[in-house]
Order: sequence, then structure tokens, then C-alpha cells
Amino acid sequence: MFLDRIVATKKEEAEALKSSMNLSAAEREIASLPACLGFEAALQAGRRNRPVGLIAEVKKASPSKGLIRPDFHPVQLAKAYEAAGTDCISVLTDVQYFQGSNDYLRGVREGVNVPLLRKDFTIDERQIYEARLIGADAILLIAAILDKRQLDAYHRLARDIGLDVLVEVHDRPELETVLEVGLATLIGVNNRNLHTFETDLSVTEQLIALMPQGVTAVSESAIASRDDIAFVGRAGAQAVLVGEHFMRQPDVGAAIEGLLGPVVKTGAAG
Ligand SMILES: O=P(O)(O)OC[C@@H](O)[C@@H](O)c1c[nH]c2ccccc12
Repeated sequence: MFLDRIVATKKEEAEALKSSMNLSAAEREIASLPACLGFEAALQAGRRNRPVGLIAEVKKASPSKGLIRPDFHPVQLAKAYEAAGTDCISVLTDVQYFQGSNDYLRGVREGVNVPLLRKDFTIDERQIYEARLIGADAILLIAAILDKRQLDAYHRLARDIGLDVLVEVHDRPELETVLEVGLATLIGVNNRNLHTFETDLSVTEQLIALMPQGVTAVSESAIASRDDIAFVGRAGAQAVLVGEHFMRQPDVGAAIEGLLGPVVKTGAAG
């Protein structure tokens, strides 16, 4: 199965990190870095100016769709996203399955001033240090590939080194596990089943209904129209994560406006 293959690859990559990364040197370097930009806070601020907060994704390819954007310039794309008022940007760093790269994230970090999510499959602590070192402000923890102990430990480690955490769920048992761990304030519902690649926006509706007050809920994947935004907004999504829909349009800034409308400042202080 595809998710098992990815996890196997990530285990190999984590093994390689064991020899290339010195943990105490990494900790020292991290202590000297500037503070992260608030990822969750930016989404909360953004939803005052648009129907929902936005994480726009920089994504060249995926296992389900193959090559999505042949003419791919990550820094240019990120700058266009920023100019169109995205709240946050997600950058795929997985090489083998998504044709991403840590260098893309480093470049985007240099090029824009919005909070960045390192989009990858985290299964080892060293990847969390790595995320911080390459310039991420937040990481993704995917409940489908982590047990309770890992969800707890990785979440704490990320917070300790200044990162926000987006915890991703796809079904009720995963959400229940995440709520039992009790650390997540930012929870993403992936509308795409990572085992079958099937997409269904009603997963957002079902799972947000089970979340406690105070959680920042993000609807992820397969969002491509204003109707989709209205649907997930009614379901309680406070933010959306959109990749392919933007990547398929030549002008990604115009694509943001087309999906969410212009930024409307509410004028309310704070
Ligand atoms: O391109 P889409 O359908 O708009 O989806 C974006 C994002 O949700 C998707 O890339 C994603 C969500 N969770 C993931 C986990 C790993 C890799 C990728 C993802």
C-alpha cells in the first residue's frame, strides 16, 4: 500500500539523518534562530478578512495525480501567493513521491514573510529538528501513521523548539486518538483518504462536528470552487489547505482571488 511505502522510505531517510545530524549541534543552532512566525495565529487572523483562513500549497506532483505543474518555480509561486494575501504557505519537501525538496522550503523562507508549513511525513524526531532548521514555522503530524506515544512526544518536541503543529486526521478513530492525546489546537481533516486516494468533502463535515470548542479546524485537499469553500465553511472549517487547484492555474494569485475573493479588511481592531 502506498502509505506503507512512504513510511518505509521515511524510515530510510530518518536512518540517514541519524548519521548526518548531530542532535546537540542541531539544538544549539536552533537556539540561535529567530522565533518562528505564528502559523495558527495567522490563520485565525486571516479568517477575519476572508470567509476562511488560507494555507496555499506549493506542490509540483503527487502520487495520485502525477506531475501537476511542469513549469514549477517554488519561490515565484510563494511570492504570488503572498501578494494575493494568503495567510500561510505549505511546502512539500518529500522528494520521492511529491517531487518536493528541503531546498524549496529554504528558498521560500528567503522569499516570503508568511508562516510556512513543512509538508512531509514525520515519523522521527530528527525530522522535526530538520524542519526548524530549514525554516519551517509548523509541521504536519499525520495520525494515520503515528501511534499515541509518537503523537504526544513529537507534538511536545515541536512546541519546545517553537513550531506550531497541524495534526491531520481522516476518520473518527484517528480524531479520537488525537483528542485523547489532548495536545492538538490545530487539527486538519484530510478529505483525501491516503490509502485509496478517494476524496470526499463530507469527511470534513463529519469530523469537525466531533471537535471540541477552541480547536482551529482546517479542511484539507480536493477544494476547488467557491461552493466547496461555502460547504466546508458551513461545516465549521476555519481554514482550508489548497494545493492542486492553484497549481493547475497559470496565475496562482488570481486563483486565490477567484476562490476566496479579495481580502476585505474588517476595520475592527485586533
Ligand atoms: O492538492 P489538494 O487536493 O488541494 O491537497 C492539498 C493538501 O491537502 C494535500 O497535499 C495533503 C494533505 N495532507 C497531506 C499529507 C501528505 C502529503 C500531502 C497532503
